[in-house]
Amino acid sequence: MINSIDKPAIFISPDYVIQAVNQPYQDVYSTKVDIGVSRCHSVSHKSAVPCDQNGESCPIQSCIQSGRSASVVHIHQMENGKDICDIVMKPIKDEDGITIGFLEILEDLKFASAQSQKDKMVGESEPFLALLKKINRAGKSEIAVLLQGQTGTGKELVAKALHDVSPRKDEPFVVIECTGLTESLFESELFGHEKGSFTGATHSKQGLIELANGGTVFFDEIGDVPLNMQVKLLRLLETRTYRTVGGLKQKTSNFRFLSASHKNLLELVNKGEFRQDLYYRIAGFPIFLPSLSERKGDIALLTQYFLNHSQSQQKRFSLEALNVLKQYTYPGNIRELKNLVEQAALLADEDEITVEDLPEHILFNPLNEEVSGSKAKTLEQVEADYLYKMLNTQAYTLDELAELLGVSTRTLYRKIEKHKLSIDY
Ligand SMILES: Nc1ncnc2c1ncn2[C@@H]1O[C@H](COP(=O)(O)OP(=O)(O)OP(=O)(O)O)[C@@H](O)[C@H]1O
Repeated sequence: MINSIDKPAIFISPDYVIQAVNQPYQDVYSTKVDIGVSRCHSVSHKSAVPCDQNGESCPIQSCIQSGRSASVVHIHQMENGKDICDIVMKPIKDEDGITIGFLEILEDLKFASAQSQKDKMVGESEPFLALLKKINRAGKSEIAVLLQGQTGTGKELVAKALHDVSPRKDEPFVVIECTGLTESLFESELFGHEKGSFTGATHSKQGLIELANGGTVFFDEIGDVPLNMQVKLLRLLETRTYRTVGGLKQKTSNFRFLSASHKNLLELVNKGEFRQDLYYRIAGFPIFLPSLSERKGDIALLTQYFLNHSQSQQKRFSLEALNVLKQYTYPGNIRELKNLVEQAALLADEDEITVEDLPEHILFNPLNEEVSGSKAKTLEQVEADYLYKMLNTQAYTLDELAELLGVSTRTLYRKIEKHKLSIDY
């Protein structure tokens, strides 16, 4: 039976000993499996003890407790190094209903890595692994995924990963940036236009929806689509049909729909700024991306990754400098970390990047002050305090400050307005 499974699979007795293995499993692990002797944890984790004695959750234990299948995303030691696997464990019972063992089926998540591998989503923290499981499960279906998270948390990267794990992976992945689109631009960008349909339309133009036929469309910042255009978007999503601007014929496009917003769309629905029917159409599977502060365990690996793939590959952060990077709270999340790493690497004269090479503003971090103080603040208050201090240094123009924080100048303006801060320059 195990040989009919095309993914790596093993059958394990309750004492963790591998009793059967298929070829795909043997192909991905460097440790040879000795049937009736090797234990699952010694092959996949190179560990002498089961996962739950090593600070990780053990899906066998979850199966025993619930009597049902269990799943987990773990980092495994594969033939090519550390890979991330989505694991499903199924209890196997005899005719009397007694569990005689467990069938473990693995899927290597090729779009992600727990090592500094180019063009992959990297990380190893629990919130990151939980995110990968959602990507892997939702990606394979046709469900409309709504990605929500702060700026720079990797929403676009996740959208691409959702496309890459889907059956549409060899078809186009089309990104539609919704911020700043006027009604006429929205229609002609999305649906295309016929020659002569408006002043300046000297040629007919294919729309993005047509280009995405067979593939995936990703609407970035969907919360910025004005209300009157939301109706048209809803109609498109319900019928998958549209008309080009100035055209008479109805056209059809077969696309998978993904969207993202840094805004809380349900709040916009409650305020009447986003249509409720559209929200439920696009939020078939909502995914909330963790901020970098919620996945501090990934900062060292991400730092390494950004250095390795920069022009300063040979440089390394000193322990002290790395600690400063780990302490800082990142309003611009991963994008801000990437910028900081690249800037510090360029400033460092030696191969070791020290605290002196880091920008001053990250050395004085209001959250650090709060953590050592007695009274905790909300993240909103911390952001407001931090922006206030940064603006008061008057050391940067707004464009420079936005770049340092890893956000757009537009986002910085919005935050300044939100916190009612004044700009004196
Ligand atoms: N897990 C990760 N591993 C490596 N790089 C990452 C990861 N997550 C994000 N990045 C990088 O961080 C940067 C920001 O990511 P991305 O543009 O996807 O964020 P976003 O949430 O879409 O931002 P915004 O809301 O501002 O559009 C990109 O350079 C991206 O490649």
